[in-house]
Amino acid sequence: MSTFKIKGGYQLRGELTPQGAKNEALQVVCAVLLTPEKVTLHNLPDIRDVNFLIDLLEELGVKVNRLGNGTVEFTSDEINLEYLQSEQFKTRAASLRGSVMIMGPLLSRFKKAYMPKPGGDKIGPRPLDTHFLGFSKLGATFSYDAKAGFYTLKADNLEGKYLLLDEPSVTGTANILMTAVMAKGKTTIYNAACEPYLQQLCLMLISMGAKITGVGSNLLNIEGVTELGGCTHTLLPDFIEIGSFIGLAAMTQSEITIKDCRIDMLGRIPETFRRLGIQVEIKGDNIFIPSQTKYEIQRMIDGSIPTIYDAPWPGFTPDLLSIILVTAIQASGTVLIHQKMFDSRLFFIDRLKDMGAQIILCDPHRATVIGINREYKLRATSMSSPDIRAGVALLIAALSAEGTSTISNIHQIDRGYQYIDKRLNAIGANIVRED
Ligand SMILES: CC(=O)N[C@H]1[C@@H](OP(=O)(O)OP(=O)(O)OC[C@H]2O[C@@H](n3ccc(=O)[nH]c3=O)[C@H](O)[C@@H]2O)O[C@H](CO)[C@@H](O)[C@@H]1O
Ligand SMILES: C=C(OP(=O)(O)O)C(=O)O
Repeated sequence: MSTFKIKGGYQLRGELTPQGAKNEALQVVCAVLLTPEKVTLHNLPDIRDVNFLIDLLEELGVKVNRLGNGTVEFTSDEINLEYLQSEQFKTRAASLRGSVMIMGPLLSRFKKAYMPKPGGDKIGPRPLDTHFLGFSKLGATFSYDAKAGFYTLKADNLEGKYLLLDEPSVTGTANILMTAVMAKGKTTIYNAACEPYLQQLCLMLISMGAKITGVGSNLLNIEGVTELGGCTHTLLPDFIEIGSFIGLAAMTQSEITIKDCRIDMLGRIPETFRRLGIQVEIKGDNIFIPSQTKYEIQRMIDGSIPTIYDAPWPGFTPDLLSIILVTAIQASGTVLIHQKMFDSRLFFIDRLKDMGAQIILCDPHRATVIGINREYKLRATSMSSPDIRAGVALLIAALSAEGTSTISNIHQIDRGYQYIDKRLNAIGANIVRED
C-alpha cells in the first residue's frame, strides 16, 4: 500500500494550475455512451477514478484514443452489453461512485442497464433511491438482487414525465437527465441538482443535439430527441482542488497563485474561505493567496460563533468541509463545522487532535474548531487516509506540522488529485511517495 512521507514546516511559493474537475469528468465520460459518434473530451484529469471509468468503458467496447494532455476521443459504436453481466464489470464498477452514471445513458440508448452497488468514498450511507425513482417514473422497471448487490433495469418505452426529485442528488440528476434526453416527449426535473458539473453536462448534451432549458437552475425542462451526435467538450477546472489549494496556502503560510480558476463558476467558495479571515485575492481569472501569518475567523453580526455547513449548490459543497475544518486549526477564533449530508465524514479529526489541534467532535455531523492562532505548530504523526478529501486535509495538516508525518492509504488521495506530490514539491513541499 503506497504512503506519503511528508516533512512539514516549509512555506511554499509559486503557481498551481488546477486539474480538470473530477466529478464533471465522471459525468461527461459516461455521457459518451449516448451516441455512436465520436466525442472528444479536453482537460480530463489523470486520476485513478477517471482512469478506472475510462478502462470500464473500453472493456464495454468503447473505442478510446488517448491523445495526451487530458484529451481523449471516445467512439461508442460497438457496445458489448454482455460485458455488463461479467464478474470483471462487477469488480470494476464497484470500485468507484461515478460508474453509476452509465445507467442513464445505457437505458436511454439500449433500453437496459446493470449495476453493482457502486464504490466511492465510505462517508456514510449513499442511497441510490433518487436514481431509481426517476428511472421508474420515465418508464423503466428495475429489480435489485440484495444478495448479489446487483441492479437490473429494463425499459421498452421511455416517456417524458414531470419529476419532483426527493433530493437534489448530483449523480441522480445526471442519470435521470441522460435518460430523459432521448425519452419520448417532455420531461421536467424539479429539485434538480445544479452543481457546475451538471451545468457542464447539460452544455455537452446540448452540443450533442439534446433540447434542455433551465441550465444552472433546479428546474430542468427536456424535450426528448431520437438520437444524439458527437461533440467536443472541455472540462472546468476542479473547484474542489482550487479550494484545497486555498486552505493549503493559509495553513502553511504560503504565497500561492492558483491559475485559470474560472472564477465565475466558483460560487460561494472564495467567500467561505474569507469567512475564516483568509485573504483571497481575485486577479483576472487567477486567485492569489498571500503568505499570511494570522487569519481571524469572522464572527456573526451579533458577535456569535459562525457555522459553516454544506448544502446543495449554490450552497457550500460538502467536499470542501474537511478542508475548511483543517484550515480553521491555525486561525484565531472559533467556528462550528456542520457536515449535514454525510454521516461519517468527520471522524478523521481524531488524527488532527493527535497532532495538537483543538477540536471538539460534538456529534457525527458537527465539530467545533478552536483556532490555535499559530501559538504552536501541529506535531507530525502517522495516519491513514479514510477518503479523498479527509486525505488531503491530513496532507495539509502534515505539510504545516513540525517533523515528518506518514500518510498511508494514499490511493484514496490519488482517486481525486492528479500527481499531487509532484505538483506541491515543485513549489517547495517535501513529500516522498513510497510504493
Ligand atoms: C461522483 C460524484 O459526483 N460525487 C459527488 C456527488 O455524490 P452523489 O451524487 O453520490 O451524492 P448525492 O448528491 O446523491 O448526495 C450525497 C448525500 O447527501 C445527502 N443529501 C443530498 C442532498 C440533500 O439535499 N440532502 C442530503 O442530505 C444524500 O442523501 C446523500 O447521502 O455529490 C456529493 C454531494 O455534493 C459529493 O459529495 C460527491 O463528491
Ligand atoms: C465524495 C467524493 O467522491 P465520490 O463521490 O467519487 O466518492 C468526493 O469527490 O469528495
